[in-house]
This record gives sequence, structure tokens and C-alpha cells, in this order.
Amino acid sequence: MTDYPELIEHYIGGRRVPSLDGSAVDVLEPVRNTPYTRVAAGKAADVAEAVAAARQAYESGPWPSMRTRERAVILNRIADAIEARGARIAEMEAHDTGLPITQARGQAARAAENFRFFADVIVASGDEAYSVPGSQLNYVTRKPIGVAGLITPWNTPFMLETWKLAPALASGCTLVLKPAEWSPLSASALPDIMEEAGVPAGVFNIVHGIGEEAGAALVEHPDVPIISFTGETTTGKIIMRSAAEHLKTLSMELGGKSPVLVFADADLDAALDSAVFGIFSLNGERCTAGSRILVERSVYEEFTARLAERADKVRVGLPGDPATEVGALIHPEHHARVLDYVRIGTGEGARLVAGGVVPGELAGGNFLRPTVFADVTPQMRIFNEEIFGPVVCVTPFDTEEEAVALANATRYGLAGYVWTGDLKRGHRVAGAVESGMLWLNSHNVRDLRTPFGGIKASGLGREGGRHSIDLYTEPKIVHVALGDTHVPRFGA
Ligand SMILES: NC(=O)c1ccc[n+]([C@@H]2O[C@H](COP(=O)([O-])OP(=O)(O)OC[C@H]3O[C@@H](n4cnc5c(N)ncnc54)[C@H](O)[C@@H]3O)[C@@H](O)[C@H]2O)c1
Ligand SMILES: O=C/C=C/C=C(\O)C(=O)O
Repeated sequence: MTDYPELIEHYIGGRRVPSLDGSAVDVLEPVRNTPYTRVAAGKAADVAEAVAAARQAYESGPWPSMRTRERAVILNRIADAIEARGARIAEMEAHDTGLPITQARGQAARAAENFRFFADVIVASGDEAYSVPGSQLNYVTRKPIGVAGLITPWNTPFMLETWKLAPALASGCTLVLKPAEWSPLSASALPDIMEEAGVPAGVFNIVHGIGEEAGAALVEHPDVPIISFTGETTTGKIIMRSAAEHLKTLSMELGGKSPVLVFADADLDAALDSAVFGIFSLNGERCTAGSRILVERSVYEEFTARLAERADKVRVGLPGDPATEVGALIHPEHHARVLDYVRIGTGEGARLVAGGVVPGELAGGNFLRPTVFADVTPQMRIFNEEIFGPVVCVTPFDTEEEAVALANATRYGLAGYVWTGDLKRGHRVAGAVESGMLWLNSHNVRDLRTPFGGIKASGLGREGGRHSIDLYTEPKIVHVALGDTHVPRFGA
């Protein structure tokens, strides 16, 4: 299937509309970097219309005041509608982002799961009460926060959009989504899905466009009390500054440079499988990628050699080919940036043991052979900066203390991975690594009830399970006297 819209439009108040000033930008196909469609480029005026539609839907109901069970029925219908077109969504995602089709299918399935999961969470959510018998009853109810602004990145766009849409809708918010401008295609499936599921017009809106215009206007809009953002740390800081003007609620899921600690007593085969998958799946364009592998010196040379050998065998190819393991990076600018890091690493004296080259037969697209740098030191830029591609750094360590110090020698703190046969040490190190999430003798398996997010420069706040519901709702505490009230008598 290759029939794509000629123009990807906004979706405002239940209507597909172009930008008010008619502007649009090209969208490139990452395998050959030619434009294959255009996306509407929204400005402040388009954002204002979308926020007005969302606000109207919030104020006139029924969405925010609907019984949670009824909203859950609609969320499950959204999941059904995603599943019914899962193959098409995956095909669009692979075409638009360069993600391998088999992995894009997994992401589409996870998108449906996001809606089913939050349907369950919201039905199971209750209010809180704190009673002091005979004296006081304090109860807490939660109200949807209002019009939510959701701003999402280009890696796994559909999954990450739904990771925010599902809890925002479950909570009773109405919303405006601003997808990433490099990957708008899969979001164009959402209006049909929402209509088919019975989401009332105005509850769900999309404004496309470039971050500094459409995204910035959403952050600046006074009628949007919350911004949930996933993207780069630098962008997160800009958004925080701008959101400070209206004291907005913020959730920030930002970048990472996550360490994988491999101790000599670990199951080295499992650690190797996890290390290879952790950096090369999703083209390495993954926030939780294990991009720094720290290996105990006694197994360092052997582990590095095996890692390089596996990297050399990873199948780089066209995203639509089911045999492909690493596809094309999102955009020529990003590709150039990742290639720059290959040059930087070499220039800094790191030892290139695999990849580092654009496969000749795929020239013209944003391809890169899986790349492994060994002997990387904490002084090097490739150790410190998020590359966000199929490039991994390997560094030796001698002691547990040194391993932890190296793991933490970064401004980021999103995820960590620890491999050891000594469980006491495993728990000790798991506690000492500075990260919001840590996998011990496990690869990146997610339980959607758990808090997802990072510390340090990797973000603020958590999403997942009740943490997402907390984010999209405001608590209201009511204090009730149960007995006689003894108010101090001033001025009596
Ligand atoms: N922690 C997580 O959960 C997580 C998940 C996925 C990706 N990421 C991070 O995302 C980054 C890659 O995504 P990206 O390059 O699309 O990020 P980005 O920050 O460039 O863009 C993200 C979104 O923000 C918008 N934007 C850009 N400038 C803006 C501004 N001034 N105001 C408002 N919106 C603006 C963009 O249009 C896009 O929709 C990586 O750093 C990656 O680690 C983090
Ligand atoms: O690239 C970032 C991946 C983020 C993953 C999630 O938000 C998730 O698994 O819920």
C-alpha cells in the first residue's frame, strides 16, 4: 500500500482542515530523502482554534463528566479501531520513520494496548478518604485538569502519541496533540479512529507544524493548563521557561545516555543479547537505549569482540522488509548528526570495532551500519552526548565502585541495566545507579503500571498507571467536621 494523503491536515473540532494561512511543509521518505507528502504547518492562529474547540468540548461536556465506565468503553473501541488497521498503521510508520516493519507492528500493537490499559486503570481508580473517627472526614476527588497539550517526538511516533492520549482521555481531559513534524503520517489515522470509536467532536484535536511555531504556541496558550512533553532535553528547557509564565503543570520525558553494567559473573550470553537489542532495536532511536556499555575488565575484550561480531551481523535494510533489523534513520539532518558522532568518536581516539559506515547499496537513504566504539573514556563527547542512533560506546571497569561512578558520570538519568550473577550486588548497584528506571538481569520489558520517566537531565515527573492519571487530574480535598466544631473564638 502506498496511497498516502497529498496533504496531512489538522483535525480541529471534528473537522480536517488546512492551516489558516495555507502553509505546509514537505515530509521526506527516509529511504531516499525525497518528499512524498506535505503536512500542514500550524501557527498560533491554528493552535488558538484547536484550543477553543477543546475548551468548548471541556466546558459543554459530556466528556469530562461522563462516567468512567462509559469512557472506558470508548477507549476500548479506540483500541479495537487501532487493531483493525494495525497493519496499515505499521506500514505508514515504517514508510514515514524508517523503522523496520516488524518493530513498527509491535509499536502499533502497543498503541492499542495503551488504550486498553488506561481503560482498566480509570475504571479501577477511586477517590481517597482520610477519616478521624468522630471528628473529621477528609475526602479527595479528582477532576480532569482541562485542555491538555501533548507534544511528541518522531521516534515511534504513534506509540508515544497514544501513551499520552490514552491517559489524558481516560482522565476526562480534552486535548490538542502536536505531533513531530518529521513523522506526521501515522497520526493522520487518528481522526478516523476517534470518530469510529465515538469520541465527541472537539475532545481530540491535532495541530501539526514545526515545534518553534505550533508547539511553542500550544505551550504559550493560557487555556492549556498542562503540557506533557516527550523530546530532547534542550527543547524541554525551552518549554519549561515558556510554561513558567502561566505556572503550567509539566511532564517532561527527555533524553538519555543509559548505562548497561556487565559484571564478569553475569550470564554473558543474555547480557550480550540484551546489549545488542538495547542499542540497535528501533534504529537506536530510543530514549531508553543502552548506549554506554560498561564491562568488567576480566571479560572486557571477549565481550567487546562478541558485541562487534553481532553488530556486524545485524541486518540493515529497507524498512518494509520483514528481515530488516535496522532500517533508515528519520531524517537527513539527524543522519548527518549521527555520522558526525562517528567522526567525533574516531577523532577522540575511541576504537571503532564495528560499523561506522553507510552501506553502499543503500546510499541515498539515512542508513548506517551498527556501530561499536570500544575504549571509550568519560572525557569523550561520545560518552556524554545522546547520539540517538545505532552507535554504542564500550568502556572497561575494574571495581563495582568504578562501575557505578562511570554509570553516573553523565547529566542524564533515564534508564540503567545491570547484569550480574550476584544478586546482593545486583540490588546494591541497582540502587546506586542514578536513573528513574533500572532493569536487573532483564532487558527493557515494560509493565505499564510502573512509573516511567527519568531524573537529572532526563526529565521531570512520571507517566504510567496511576501516575498518568495523577498528571491529567487535579485533586480536590474536602474537609468535613463529623462532630461539634470547636473554632477558636477571635474577637468574641
Ligand atoms: N524519556 C522519554 O520518554 C523519551 C521518549 C522518546 C524520545 N525521547 C527523546 O526525544 C528526543 C528525540 O525526539 P525529537 O528530536 O523529536 O525531540 P524534539 O525535542 O526536537 O521535538 C519533540 C517535539 O517537540 C516539538 N518542539 C520543538 N521545539 C519546540 C518548542 N520550542 N516548543 C514546543 N515544542 C517544540 C517538536 O516539534 C516535536 O513535536 C531524544 O532526546 C529522545 O531521548 C524521550
Ligand atoms: O523512545 C522512547 C520510548 C519510550 C517508551 C515508553 O514511553 C513506554 O514504553 O511507555
